[in-house]
Amino acid sequence: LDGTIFVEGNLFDVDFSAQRENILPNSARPANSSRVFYGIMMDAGSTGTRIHVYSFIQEDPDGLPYLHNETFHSEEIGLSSYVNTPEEAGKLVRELLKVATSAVPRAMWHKTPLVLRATAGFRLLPADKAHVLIEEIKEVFSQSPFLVTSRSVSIIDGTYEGILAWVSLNFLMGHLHVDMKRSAGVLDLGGASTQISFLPKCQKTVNKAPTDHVAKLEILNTTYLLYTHSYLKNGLKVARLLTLGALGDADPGKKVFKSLCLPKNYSDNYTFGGITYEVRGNINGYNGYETCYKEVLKAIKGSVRKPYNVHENMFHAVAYYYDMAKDSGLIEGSQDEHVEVKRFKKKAKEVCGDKSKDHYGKPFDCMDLTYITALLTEGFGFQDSVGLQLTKKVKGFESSWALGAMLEYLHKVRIP
Ligand SMILES: Nc1ncnc2c1ncn2[C@@H]1O[C@H](COP(=O)(O)OP(=O)(O)O)[C@@H](O)[C@H]1O
Ligand SMILES: [Ca+2]
Repeated sequence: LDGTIFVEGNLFDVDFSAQRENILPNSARPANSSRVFYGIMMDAGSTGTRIHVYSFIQEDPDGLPYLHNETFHSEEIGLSSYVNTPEEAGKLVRELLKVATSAVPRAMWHKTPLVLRATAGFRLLPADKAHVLIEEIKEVFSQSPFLVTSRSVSIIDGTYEGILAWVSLNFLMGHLHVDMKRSAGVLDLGGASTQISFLPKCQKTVNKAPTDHVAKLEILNTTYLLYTHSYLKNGLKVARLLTLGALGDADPGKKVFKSLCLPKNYSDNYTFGGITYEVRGNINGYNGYETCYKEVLKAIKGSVRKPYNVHENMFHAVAYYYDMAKDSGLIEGSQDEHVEVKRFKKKAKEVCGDKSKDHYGKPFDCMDLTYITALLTEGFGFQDSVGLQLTKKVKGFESSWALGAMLEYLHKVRIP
């Protein structure tokens, strides 16, 4: 048991050959390995940048470690919005690293891996601009006192992100340690992309899925086939642009984009990914749920696929599913509230039909709630009566792909 946290290989093995690389030379291995170790994962999301500092305990050298503690901090700006000012991105990363230097004991700094994974905000950037930002982050990382390798900073693909979210949730619920049959699926709605991941109850769900919607995952020497897919541009904030017909416009600065999902007299600028769009309500149209629903379908029809028999599986809905449900009063925000799909629809109808909402400073609520309703029903094929668990934290820990990403990274690191 030479200091690896996952002994005998393949205890936790995500089958993505592109991500494989041995990162640490054997010389970095410790003389005696400690049972408590730390890991730092930064989540460069499209609308926010977050740092998770984890401490794990390895009780059973043949099993998965236990998550002992998490220090979490979040800033509400995506690094990808610094597309034209990379030094600002560097500054934010440096700032967030202070959270890690105070959360990890100094003596452990040099053996604590520091990792950043970027998601859909970066995937949507032109490759050369994304590269400049990544290089800037690598530079800041190299000046930190933590353990940095050639694999420390990267953009992850959506499939990977979906699998890792599934791993995180089920790790936290204890299903990976014990009983995979009780595993839960994950619906993650980000700003720029959305993921669906679950271990299908029904073999036909796998058989009928396109091959790129099925991924192999090996945990404790058993291989599982996960149904997983990420839809780039179907995150809540980019779906707004699709609904407005604004995404990819060659000259967005010269146009006004209108929607029936917005209050009639609404007029403002909307900024996403470093681009500003002029956006208005449609003064001449009927704005209400039905017309809005037709508009949001532009973002869904022909792009989102219905898994076969999706309703047989239990799902936790995280990120914007949770935030929107909470902000609109659909849930109170206590843990693990069960909400039927039809309640999203009811809330969308209520908000879209409430003309006084024009003045409440949440002009996108009608569009967002209608989009979520359409994504769940028309997109993924959930029936109105299906219940989803709206989840932010599990046992006090953030339910984010970041934890799964840390576990996956640690698999290849020999813990000093
Ligand atoms: N640690 C976290 N735990 C739970 N939800 C999170 C966490 N970090 C971000 N979110 C949620 O993710 C959504 C934003 O998605 P974001 O990550 O910025 O975009 P994308 O995933 O498309 O890159 C918001 O609803 C935000 O509250
Ligand atoms: Ca995210």
